Amino acid sequence: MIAKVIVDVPSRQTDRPFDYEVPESMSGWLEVGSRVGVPFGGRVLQGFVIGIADSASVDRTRLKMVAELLDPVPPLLPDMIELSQWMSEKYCCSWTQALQAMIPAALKGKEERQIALGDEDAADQLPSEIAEWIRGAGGLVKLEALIARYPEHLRTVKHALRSGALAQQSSIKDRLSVKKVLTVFLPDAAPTLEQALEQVPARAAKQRDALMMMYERAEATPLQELAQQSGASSASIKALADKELLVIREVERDRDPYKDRDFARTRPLPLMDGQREVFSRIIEAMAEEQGRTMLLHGVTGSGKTEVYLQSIQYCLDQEKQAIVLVPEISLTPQMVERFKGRFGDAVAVLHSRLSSGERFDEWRKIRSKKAQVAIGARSAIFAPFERIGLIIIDEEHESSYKQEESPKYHARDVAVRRAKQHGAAVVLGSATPSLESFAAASRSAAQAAAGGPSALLPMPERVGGRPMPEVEVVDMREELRAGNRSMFSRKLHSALLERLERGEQSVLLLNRRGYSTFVMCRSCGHTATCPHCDISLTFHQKSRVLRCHYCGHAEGAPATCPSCESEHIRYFGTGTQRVEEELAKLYPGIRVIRMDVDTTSEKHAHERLLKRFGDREADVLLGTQMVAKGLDFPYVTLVGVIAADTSLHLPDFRAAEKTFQLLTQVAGRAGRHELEGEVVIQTYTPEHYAIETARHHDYAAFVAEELRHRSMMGYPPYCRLVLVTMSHEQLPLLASVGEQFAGELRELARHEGLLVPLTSGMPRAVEVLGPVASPIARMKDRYRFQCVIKYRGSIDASALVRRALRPFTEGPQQKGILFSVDVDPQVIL
Ligand SMILES: Nc1ncnc2c1ncn2[C@@H]1O[C@H](COP(=O)(O)OP(=O)(O)OP(=O)(O)O)[C@@H](O)[C@H]1O
Ligand SMILES: [Zn+2]
Ligand SMILES: [Zn+2]
Repeated sequence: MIAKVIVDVPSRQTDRPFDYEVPESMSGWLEVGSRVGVPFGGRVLQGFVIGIADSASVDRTRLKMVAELLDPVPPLLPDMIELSQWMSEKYCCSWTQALQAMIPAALKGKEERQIALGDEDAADQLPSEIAEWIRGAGGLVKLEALIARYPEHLRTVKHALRSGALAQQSSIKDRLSVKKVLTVFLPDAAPTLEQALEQVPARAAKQRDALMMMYERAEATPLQELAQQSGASSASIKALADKELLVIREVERDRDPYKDRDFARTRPLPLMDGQREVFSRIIEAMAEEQGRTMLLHGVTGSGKTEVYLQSIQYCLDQEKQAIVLVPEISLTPQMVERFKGRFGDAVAVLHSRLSSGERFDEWRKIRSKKAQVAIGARSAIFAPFERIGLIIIDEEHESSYKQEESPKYHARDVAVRRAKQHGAAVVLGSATPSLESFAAASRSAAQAAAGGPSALLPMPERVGGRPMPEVEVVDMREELRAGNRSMFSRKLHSALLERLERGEQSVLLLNRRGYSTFVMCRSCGHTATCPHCDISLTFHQKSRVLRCHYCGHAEGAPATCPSCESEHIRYFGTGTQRVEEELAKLYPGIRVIRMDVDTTSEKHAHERLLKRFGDREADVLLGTQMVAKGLDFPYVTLVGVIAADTSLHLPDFRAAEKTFQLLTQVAGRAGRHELEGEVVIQTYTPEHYAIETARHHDYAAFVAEELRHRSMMGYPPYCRLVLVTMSHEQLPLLASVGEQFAGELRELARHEGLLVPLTSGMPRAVEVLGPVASPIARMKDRYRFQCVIKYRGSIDASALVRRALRPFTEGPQQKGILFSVDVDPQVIL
């Protein structure tokens, strides 16, 4: 039996399957999707079996053997292997990278080298103390340990390794293993308590207590827990085990991050008309098993979650599994509670805030079929289910579904692909769908008019016919003219006061996108920039350190300007802190919960803060983007946006779209229950269409206007983009290779008759822009250039880019230039 293995080496030349012979002993266990250790270039590396064959493609006698089979159950399923190949093609990444993205970090095994005694003949070259020490350590020791212990024998050891007197053995070691806990049991044929107590001296009171406690419980108890509760030390419990009155064994234990939480069980609510309509369409799509994708466009508070829950129930009733993706940021306890409350232990939660051990255990629940619903951020799309019936992507417009490092995949596109493999239905849910999804769904709506199924599922009303909140836009320039220099307009000020008087709650959003935390000298205008990257350093208030977000460079915050020595140097802190101070000044005694990167860095901090707010321990929840999404608190009747425009003027073609989405989402937090809500948006550009349309909750009007701009400028959804960034320390070399690469691309496109302007009206067209310096022109001491490929129509742009790249990444023209390809980029930096 031959295994085709993708070996974990991130180089393009080795990015293909290699053949290995499978030893007899493994043949019954090894499957497509198995993780193995294989010899490769003198080492043992981790790899994945992507195929099994009877005959090898090369001379069989030269094949090496699979060295280790790493898991009894393969971590990946055959359909995922296929998916990973598709990903590597579509996103121009290596196959290894795609495979690595699919498994939990705990399974990213590392090579571990150990030293053993080698040839007997050569053994006499070795000082006998070393040989003895190795035997005493069970035959295997780490090289570092050996050298540390016998530094004087360094040369001998080196020599012995060459001559074979010492042998290296490599194996793959997982970064993390299953958690094992020492657990106490009663022995199988336990005597009665009285008989047992007779064997324990009366003065060993603690031992007696522990024993009595075990008899009372009559169930396995972790050693630590028993020690704590009985007051006996672990040593005295072990003494009981020595007398065979108790048994201590290691037991596998799941780290369940939610074990201390009770989730009140909820029942399905009777659906409202709008919900029922949408629900039945989702069920139809599931029953069809065609892998259909639908866009659920439901305004904030329209009850999308209840539709998800009931659709999942249907999916489970069909004995299929469901994946729910939510943005990391809204993976709040509230969200988790809604799913755990309905489906209990059938839910596995994959959350980046969990420790990698906890994540691993949640993942194992999925793989071992203990869980049927996986809820998590982006990477949960790779939940190893065997029969997926439904994939839900909540807040589908969120940019966090795109991974910004390689593989630069978009979870939405992976979901669509995975659903096709399983015949599952995909539901993309949002109050503010991305323009791409909306355009795609509208096209299908046009087909529906011709009799086909529509992919657009609208829920235009809030549950129970509740009104959308009243939105008021305040022009901050007017405020300034009227002599108000505070960051709160008069309107927001009085609205806040009212809430305080009535004992209701408010949410305040500081739009942090584009709100910089930089350092500037007010005398000479000097700003602190990174010495390795063309970017301002960010000021961290807590540690008073300036840090570069791209390369990690850090320096202490200077007290005087390094350029002109003036003392008028100003630190623009996180912004939320300033708002918090201002609130305390204006409203003495106000209770504020601040939620931003600083206050949520600790584990579960996010969760604790929201719980306190939900328990009405604060009047105001103040924060960045984090407060805009998914929250559902009945006493929130005011939402204030401190500065709506900060995100509007970024060099990003999605700036207007993101601003509109943010305003609409945050406005949606107000008045979701009995109490009516009010929203105040402060801005310097009230006339901008993103603000004007958000004010009227008018998604359609926003889309119409935004589509006009995109079409004029030639941006998605009118075309698609691929961004290729290249970098090198030497500018002239980079510039010339950049030109060659762009030339190669154009040549390839021209050859296929595709190199025509997008404005030409041809159904298939490719334009290559650049190379030009990237917006961040230098990073980690490397200069950066970029090419943007715009294309329209059914064109395999990734294949085009891969072909154009080949001579630069494999051939003699390589020259150390690093290329990075971003397919469907979210930002062009
Ligand atoms: N059929 C129903 N009957 C009664 N109440 C409902 C029903 N469906 C949903 N609700 C309630 O309406 C409120 C809003 O629903 P939900 O949070 O699901 O909205 P949503 O569309 O997900 O909103 P958002 O996009 O703002 O997160 C919730 O408190 C929910 O419990
Ligand atoms: Zn200065
Ligand atoms: Zn830097």
